[in-house]
Amino acid sequence: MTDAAAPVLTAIRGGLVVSCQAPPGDPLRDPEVLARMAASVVRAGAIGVRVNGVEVVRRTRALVKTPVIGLWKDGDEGVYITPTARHALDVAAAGADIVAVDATARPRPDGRTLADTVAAIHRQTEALVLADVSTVDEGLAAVDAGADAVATTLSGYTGPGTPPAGPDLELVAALAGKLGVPVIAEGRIHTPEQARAALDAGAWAVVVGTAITSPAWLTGRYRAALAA
Ligand SMILES: CC(=O)N[C@H](C=O)[C@@H](O)[C@H](O)[C@H](O)COP(=O)(O)O
Repeated sequence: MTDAAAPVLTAIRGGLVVSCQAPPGDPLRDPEVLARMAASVVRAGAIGVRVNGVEVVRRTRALVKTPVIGLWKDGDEGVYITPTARHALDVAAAGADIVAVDATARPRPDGRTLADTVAAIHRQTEALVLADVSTVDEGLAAVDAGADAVATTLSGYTGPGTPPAGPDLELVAALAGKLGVPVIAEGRIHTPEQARAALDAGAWAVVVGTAITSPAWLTGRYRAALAA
């Protein structure tokens, strides 16, 4: 990736973006709590944040000046990460600098193409589009469709099986070697060493979620160690 990048992408280059999300049922799933979590990680040096939901984006925008990657998870199977342009427009209107959208090859719920969806976002907002993909081919197609950056977010989540334990750094490296847009490493990065390895594999920036912002996940790890 050598082309001049948009300022918001330049701002996150080489840095840590923290995904501040909580699953349904988690007591932390509250817009103000998640926005404050975002402010906390920014205070600690996160170069950007990734947050889910229009109200969370709005409250996070009010608290942080760093780039906000926004998304809207609607449902929990198939294409659920910002599945349509309508979702994306609301996320952008709430203050996201970058809108993350599912860019897998799976059918979209509104029947529109990814290119159509990206074009609508670009036409109607100033937000950039981050394509969440699971394969190299999807990354290539996302760039063809007009995406401004590509993330490995959905690797391991599109098939029937359980995702592997660690991040897909092979996909990071393969995409970084082929695409002319920034490639963001995201998904199951659980240690600082894995984050470093992702940058070394060619990532433009690294997104870490669960390992930083899920006390439930961390508690489970400690409990498992004590029970062993
Ligand atoms: C697959 C999917 O829906 N990923 C979501 C995307 O926003 C989030 O649930 C993840 O937490 C995020 O990608 C960060 O990844 P990790 O939490 O593994 O560091």
